Amino acid sequence: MSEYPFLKGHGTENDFVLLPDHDGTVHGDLDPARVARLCDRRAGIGGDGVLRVVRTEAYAAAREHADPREAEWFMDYRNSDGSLSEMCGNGVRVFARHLLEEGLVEPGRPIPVGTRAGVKVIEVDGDRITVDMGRPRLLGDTEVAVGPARWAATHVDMGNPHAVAFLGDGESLAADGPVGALAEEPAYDRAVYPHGVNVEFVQRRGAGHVAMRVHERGSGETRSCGTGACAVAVATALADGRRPDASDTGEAGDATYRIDLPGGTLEISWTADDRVLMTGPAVVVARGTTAL
Ligand SMILES: N[C@@H](CCC[C@H](N)C(=O)O)C(=O)O
Repeated sequence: MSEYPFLKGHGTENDFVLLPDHDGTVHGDLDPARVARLCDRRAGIGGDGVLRVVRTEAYAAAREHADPREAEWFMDYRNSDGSLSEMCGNGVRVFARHLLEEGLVEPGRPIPVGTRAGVKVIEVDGDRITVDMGRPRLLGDTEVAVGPARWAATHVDMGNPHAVAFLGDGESLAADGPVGALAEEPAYDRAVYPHGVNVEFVQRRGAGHVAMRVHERGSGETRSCGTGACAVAVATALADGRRPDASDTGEAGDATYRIDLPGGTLEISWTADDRVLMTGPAVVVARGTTAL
């Protein structure tokens, strides 16, 4: 293949290669091996995933998930191993930042973006970008393990699957604790997660404040995961008995958490009307061309 344009961006250091392909004529159905080459941190550009920027109208697979009249743009997301995921919370903020910087959407207006988990609406306020991630699905209890260490976990679906495990008192989140270096995928129940799972390890920091590390399906340990942070906020609210009450309206009924990740901080609110709002930064840091 000849040279084609790319950009590089990140949201709380969850980093992505963006591939503009507005009319779907450059990349077609992205080859998983090419995604892996682009994401390779030594021989490629490097990234936790790829965001292909394509018009919803121009991509048949996009039209299965989003109506082109509702969302002009579709985020065609791939993990760094080339696998597909339904949704990427940090990615969709980077995607919106790119659309805005390129003049592909109108400044000051909400930005609807099609994803395999439906249309997400994004609002940009300077450095802070808020995404309405929609309703979480609470799917019960499960278990995860790293070597001999096992934890109960909460199954939360944010469009993509998550298992949220709370560390016990005195258990450290650091690499020298029971979670370890996360160089390998944690063990999980394959009957519960037949398509794999993103696993979050959580430590309490104070009221409304937790820290987490994540092992992402298809990408390994990353420095941040937006959908993971949303799943963590929901699981923490449930554990705290703070499930938002639909009879409350407005912010008073919301459960809001500060989530610290290795790559930065996200603010997550589970609202009284059962939506999850994620707020955090997103930047585009480089652009170029590649023949990879
Ligand atoms: N980093 C992302 C999640 C990317 C997809 C995930 N690895 C999966 O396979 O579901 C985020 O910010 O949400």
